[in-house]
Amino acid sequence: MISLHRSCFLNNAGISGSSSPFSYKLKKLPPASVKVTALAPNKDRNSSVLIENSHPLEEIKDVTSSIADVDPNSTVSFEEPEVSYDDAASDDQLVTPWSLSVASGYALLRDPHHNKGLAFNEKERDAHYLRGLLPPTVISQDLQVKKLMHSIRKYQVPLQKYMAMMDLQELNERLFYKLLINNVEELLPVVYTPTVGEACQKYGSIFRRPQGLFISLKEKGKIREVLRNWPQRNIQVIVVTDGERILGLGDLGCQGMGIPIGKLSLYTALGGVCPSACLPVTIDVGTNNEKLLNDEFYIGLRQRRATGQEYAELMHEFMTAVKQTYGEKVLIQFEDFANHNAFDLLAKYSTTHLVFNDDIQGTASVVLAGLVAALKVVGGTLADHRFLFLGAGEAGTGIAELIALEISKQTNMPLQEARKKISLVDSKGLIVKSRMESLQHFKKPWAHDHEPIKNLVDAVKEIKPTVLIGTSGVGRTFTKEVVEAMAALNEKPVIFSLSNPTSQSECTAEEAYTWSQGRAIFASGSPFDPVEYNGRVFVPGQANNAYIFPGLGLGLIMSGAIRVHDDMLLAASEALAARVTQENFDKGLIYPPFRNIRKISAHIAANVAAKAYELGLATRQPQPQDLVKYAENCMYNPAYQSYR
Ligand SMILES: O=C([O-])CC(=O)C(=O)O
Ligand SMILES: [Mg+2]
Repeated sequence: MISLHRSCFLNNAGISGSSSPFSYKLKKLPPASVKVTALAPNKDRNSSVLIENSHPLEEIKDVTSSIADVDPNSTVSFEEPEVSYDDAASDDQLVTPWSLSVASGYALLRDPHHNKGLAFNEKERDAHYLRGLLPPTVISQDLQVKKLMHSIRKYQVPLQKYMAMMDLQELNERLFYKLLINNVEELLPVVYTPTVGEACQKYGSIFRRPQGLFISLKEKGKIREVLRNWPQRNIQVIVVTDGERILGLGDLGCQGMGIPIGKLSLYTALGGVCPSACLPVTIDVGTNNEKLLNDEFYIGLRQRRATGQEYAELMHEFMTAVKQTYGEKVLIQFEDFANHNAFDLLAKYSTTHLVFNDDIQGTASVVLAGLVAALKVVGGTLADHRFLFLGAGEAGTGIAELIALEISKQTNMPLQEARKKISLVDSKGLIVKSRMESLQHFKKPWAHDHEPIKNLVDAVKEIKPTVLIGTSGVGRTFTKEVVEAMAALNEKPVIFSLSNPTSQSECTAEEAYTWSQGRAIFASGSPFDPVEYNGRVFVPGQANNAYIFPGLGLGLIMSGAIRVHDDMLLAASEALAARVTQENFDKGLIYPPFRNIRKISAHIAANVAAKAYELGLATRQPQPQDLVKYAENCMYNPAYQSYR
């Protein structure tokens, strides 16, 4: 028996006389009809009289879709009978008949989607069998937030804060999001970089309850069934990793799961995508991390990574199953794949699926926004600047390409010419024509005519960049000498140190400001505290893709987009740069503060959706008139719902 639990509230779904939560059962009748039984626990727990009827399958589908329409935040559960997947001819047979059930009483307090803890009011406690299961006091959600922030702040160790947040997510989802949204600047570093990096490294030892969907080589040939095991069916966004390049920390195998979970919690908190529509996935094809392979607490497959055809087949089965199960409008965000797979997967699936690689495209979009904003401080147009990168992987080449694209659009310069304004240094030195033969394909466009240069300092001195960007994944590579060379060349050197987490940052904020005598325009991937230098306080920007992907995703979802186009990344970038106010500039900021992120995301979503309509890639018709307002209205609100 496969049982998928999706709880829901049917009170607005056209079924009269009931109050929610209650349980709702559909039993199979021969042939194409089902028996519906509804239990109303607020009357008599054992009665099953509200609805008892035979419905054609079609009608049942209507009932369930109207539930989803009425309450997109609802979680509805289906229970399938013993249907063999092989026997089933069509998808319809696979998903029907269902049983929908909602927890009440003790189980309600343990259902994270509906639990409110002490915030259940007197009437709800009566109606839902909660009397005696809670202490007498009733408190507001705001007071719960206050109390939890108080206790989270007491933890000295960031990982303890992370674990407290994960426990809360599992206990009371709405409270988790309320906490995160109301305290975004304080809690972002807890649920996201840098702490999520440490959490992934120690995932096996801190593992308590599984979150997300694990798809390993053991599930080959059964991925559609695995997707069916997930309790939600109305999935709009999937973040998937294979754990091979988690942040700048390398191969963490199955323990990379912390990343899709973290990213998706930002989809909800920052971009307002409904949590029940988000699915975190880790594809486990093994790991080449010896330490993990020998770690008795490791949670993944204990084998070295599958590659080549075996890898490609598993990924293809996954991509196909996702489209078959959730349709073509589900957004699949690739996250933290190694370079050798990331580019290929994006190229392979971008013409058939709605896919987006956050490390290549999201990072590019956020950095371009920061550069456009920085130009207001340093002057000139993008085409007037020279860019040097340390690191020529996903982020480096992704950012470089988007900058070149924007320069080419702004000046009508051919893309090839625009690329010449950008140079990249990798672990072997400057990328130049004479290295062409041995270069990976994604580096080839950046092989310019130039003498080889072995190290970064010499490259800075020779190329004389105005902008230096670190995407190397290697910490402390912007040495004093490098920063001083940038400061000697430029009145206001732009220095972005993007590798994550903090330990991998190419330099710290303090180093950038100190070594440039306070002249650097600095941003980093992971957050740094403000720095005081010569009596002035400098607030570093956080050039993290978290500014972009939640809003971009919302824009794609709300327009019903079927493909991601580079122009949407430019549109997202433009919207973000436009949210930097004069007041922000006056404080030296080139990114707006994260505390305004939901507003920012709404503007990004609107710009992206507008572009989707313009390009004919949007399927939601008609186009809403005011896209910003529409985006705001679409956003998930974590305030508790009344159950009466
Ligand atoms: O997760 C982050 O903070 C940014 C990112 O995508 C990465 O570093 O891979
Ligand atoms: Mg990433």
